[in-house]
Amino acid sequence: MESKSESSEWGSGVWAHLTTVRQRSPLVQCITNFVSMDLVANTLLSAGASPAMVHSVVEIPDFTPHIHALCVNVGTLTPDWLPSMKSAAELASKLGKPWVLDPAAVSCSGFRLKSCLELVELKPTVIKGNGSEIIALSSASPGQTRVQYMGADSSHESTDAIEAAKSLAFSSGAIVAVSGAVDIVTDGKRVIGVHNGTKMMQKITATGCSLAGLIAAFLAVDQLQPLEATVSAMSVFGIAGELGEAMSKGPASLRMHLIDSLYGLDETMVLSRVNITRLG
Ligand SMILES: Nc1ncnc2c1ncn2[C@@H]1O[C@H](COP(=O)(O)OP(=O)(O)OP(=O)(O)O)[C@@H](O)[C@H]1O
Ligand SMILES: Cc1ncsc1CCO
Ligand SMILES: [Mg+2]
Repeated sequence: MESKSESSEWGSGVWAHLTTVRQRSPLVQCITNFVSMDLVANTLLSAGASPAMVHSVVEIPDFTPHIHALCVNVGTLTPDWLPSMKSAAELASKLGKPWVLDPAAVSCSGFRLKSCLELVELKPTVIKGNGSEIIALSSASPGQTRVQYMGADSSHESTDAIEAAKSLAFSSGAIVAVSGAVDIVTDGKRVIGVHNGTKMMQKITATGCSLAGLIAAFLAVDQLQPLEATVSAMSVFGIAGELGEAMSKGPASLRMHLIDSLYGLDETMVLSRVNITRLG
């Protein structure tokens, strides 16, 4: 259950992160899937960040040194795209810029799983997946029992992925974020639950991808506290979904109202709705 004092302790940090994103408008490079490009870019814009969908391998040496954060999402991966992702991730890590890996539909092929494991080697700041993605990626490490599932939607509850998330955080050094009914964030030791969001958000494709982009923007403004920045991004996105749903007739209008709500969030809305607890 939510503890009011716990949530109010987090609330001011969540609001401070959003305010800083709006003030600094971090430049976020997104190498994301074809399905999600529009929603990721619009989510970042309505949060106050500046998205750039720059994915050609020839542009990365010129462009990536200027970004504030990177988001890599393998949702429509092909062999042509992998070198761009690796090159941008490698450069971001080398230059100390935060980056997020979204292992979308990671276990739909051996190629995708191997690619994600190679990307994890390039030291993402945050790995954000749904429950099934985190369980599959975590279980692919040597010595573990491989768990497979098909498709981009989760067949697991996010809370079923807590141990997998902790283990992946421990082995990779990344913060691991699991989206779902309760968003989970862990550094391998602490486990935080973000209880914002609505079920209908699952019925809009690429909400998880957009969340990964938003996490990158929040990391850009608080590099020293990646766990806290990730928790804040997840709470803000969930609150925008809650406010959006109240004005919606279904998923299509929720998509529109979610973006409007994110754009219009004020301090009172954030502080009254933040619902964050420590789970472990
Ligand atoms: N059952 C639920 N109850 C409340 N909020 C939810 C629920 N499911 C999803 N959400 C919200 O939607 C956000 C996106 O989560 P989801 O797990 O659907 O992403 P995803 O599977 O990666 O999506 P996609 O692959 O389509 O981008 C979560 O962070 C949360 O705010
Ligand atoms: C539907 C879909 N297929 C590959 S990526 C994607 C977007 C949600 O992950
Ligand atoms: Mg996803």
